[in-house]
Amino acid sequence: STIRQQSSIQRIPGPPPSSWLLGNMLQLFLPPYGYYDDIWRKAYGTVYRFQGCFGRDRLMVSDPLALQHILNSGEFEFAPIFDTLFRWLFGERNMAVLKGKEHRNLRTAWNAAFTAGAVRQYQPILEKVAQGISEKLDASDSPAIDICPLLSSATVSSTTEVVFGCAVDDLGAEFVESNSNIMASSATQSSAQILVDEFGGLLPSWLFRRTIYLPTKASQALRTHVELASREGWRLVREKMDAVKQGLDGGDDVYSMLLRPDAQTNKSLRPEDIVAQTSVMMIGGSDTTAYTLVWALVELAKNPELQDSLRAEIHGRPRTSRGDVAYDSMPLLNATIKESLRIYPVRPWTYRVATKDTFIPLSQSILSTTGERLSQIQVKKGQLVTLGFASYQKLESRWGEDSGQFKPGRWLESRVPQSDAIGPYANLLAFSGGAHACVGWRLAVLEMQVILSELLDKFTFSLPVEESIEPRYMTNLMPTNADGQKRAAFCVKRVL
Ligand code: HEM
Repeated sequence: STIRQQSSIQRIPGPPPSSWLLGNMLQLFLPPYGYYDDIWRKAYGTVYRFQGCFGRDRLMVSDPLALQHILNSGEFEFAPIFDTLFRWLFGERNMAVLKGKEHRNLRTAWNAAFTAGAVRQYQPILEKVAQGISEKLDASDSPAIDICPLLSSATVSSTTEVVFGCAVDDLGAEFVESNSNIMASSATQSSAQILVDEFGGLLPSWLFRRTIYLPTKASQALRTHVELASREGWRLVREKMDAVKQGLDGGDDVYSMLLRPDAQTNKSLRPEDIVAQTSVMMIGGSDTTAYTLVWALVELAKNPELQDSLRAEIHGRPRTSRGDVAYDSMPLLNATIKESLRIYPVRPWTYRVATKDTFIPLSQSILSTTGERLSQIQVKKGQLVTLGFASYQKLESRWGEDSGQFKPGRWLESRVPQSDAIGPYANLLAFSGGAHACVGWRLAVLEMQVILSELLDKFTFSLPVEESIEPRYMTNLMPTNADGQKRAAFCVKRVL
């Protein structure tokens, strides 16, 4: 009975820790990206135990049923590390940290602004932003162009135009600069930071959150950023509320739609609830979308035949009855985007914590270290669980023996899971799943469709011989050069 009372975590096989202080954390999270996660998944299966700092047991989960349960059952919430980081980056009342009814109300309103129909209206705006990237590429005569800054500024523009209804230049320069500084400084990963995160997670959450008031430069920058986001957010919202009062047409952007007096969904939504999303909107959708695009371009540059086939599909330009480009009717384009999200999920891992003693069901039973078959895992309240989105997206049992390779063809040949709906898009978990799944996924997909079509229509992409582009886990999956610096250099030529 002692054994039964024990959490079954201790009896789950996994790698030995490399040190007491840091457990397996450095192996998992420092370069090369995904190396140990792949090895351990193959050795120990879709659930394995590994050690966090200070000898704390953690679970890595890539079993589809287990992931579905953790994301949807309501028995798990964001682990303190991310909960606190998100409060610092985006403010106390952003949707990623709200819970229960408050979160549901906000998401209902927001989801209504991101339906397939609503997002389709933004196509012309996004096409204009995409043409801006081409103009910059045309203006450059460098033999190797770093595409990262061009894509990041395009995705920031897309967000401000679509969500706030204004150009980036219409936002306060201070806020825009603070935004890019914050994005750069939150994208790190080092042994010191892993220790600080873990140590913070051991503090009571109210105390951990208050460490932002420590007199360090970094916490000062975060506090200023949240203040600037609130100031800009209020300015935008007030302008739109004034327009409504004067009977003017407020515009089609997300904020205007949410503030429209006849909006079906905004009954319980207050202006301050909208303002509080300004930082998460700016940051949530920019590097994520930009990096996924970089990875698609990297793979297309490595495979010129694939690039040519996709270009031919793009030059065929299917149109809707209204004359718009019908991106959803371009099979290879969509397969390429899905494959990029599958192999390079910008958020390869996320963390949850059990809010009560419970069980996690498994789609395939595992053998415990004491020789029992486990079809579910008993966890105690407070157990930290790492959701291995990257690992799930590489499961041989789901995606085939060649699951580690970038092959868009698998989507066209229907060699992918068809039925069970895990995650909002294509049974992938790159956008997470459940109540806190990415609110902007449809916008992200359209942005990627539009930008890839624009760029491949006009340019060919190849990799310079003297440079490489490697994925590096920096909280996001960042493209880096051999020195570990953010950079994705391509030789770009006009299509003749
Ligand atoms: C390829 C692009 C994108 C990827 C891969 C991505 C990925 C994700 C993931 C994995 C989460 C869940 C976070 C977690 O569980 O740790 C998330 C949440 C979120 N994303 Fe995205 N995202 C993308 C684009 C966007 C865009 C374009 C927007 C905004 C317009 C956006 C806004 C958000 C917001 C606000 C949340 C929090 C939702 C909530 O907690 O209710 N994302 N995203």
